[in-house]
Amino acid sequence: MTAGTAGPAAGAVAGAERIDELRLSVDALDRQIVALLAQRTAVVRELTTFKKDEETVRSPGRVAQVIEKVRGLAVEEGMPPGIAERVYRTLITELTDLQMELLAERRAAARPAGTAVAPEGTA
Ligand SMILES: O=C(O)C(=O)C[C@]1(C(=O)O)C=C[C@H](O)C=C1
Repeated sequence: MTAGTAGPAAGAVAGAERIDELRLSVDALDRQIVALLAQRTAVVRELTTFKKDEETVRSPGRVAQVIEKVRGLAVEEGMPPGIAERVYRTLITELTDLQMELLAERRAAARPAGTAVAPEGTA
């Protein structure tokens, strides 16, 4: 085959080029997604400053609402809703852990000096 003639090898090159192009699109989208996740995390951090107990941090009713909402949005946007649900469940679990840490830090800072809480099982 003469150089430049389209054949199976040319198809493989075109395929590899397209993969590179599409990976650039994925990279650009990841930049936007992480920027949005950082914004969302900042909002949740602020929200946490108004929470006073573990029950409000966990808010199972709100979690159910968010999951239903993102499943619906996924369907509207043409992606499998189960993927959106699992991504959000992971995100919310991580943000709940973060909120529990922030709550514990705030409580520790509010306690008078020398009144540290005894570790579980030692009281
Ligand atoms: O809505 C809240 O209260 C949040 O803390 C935000 C958020 C979420 O990431 O959507 C996180 C943890 C749960 O408490 C519920 C929802």
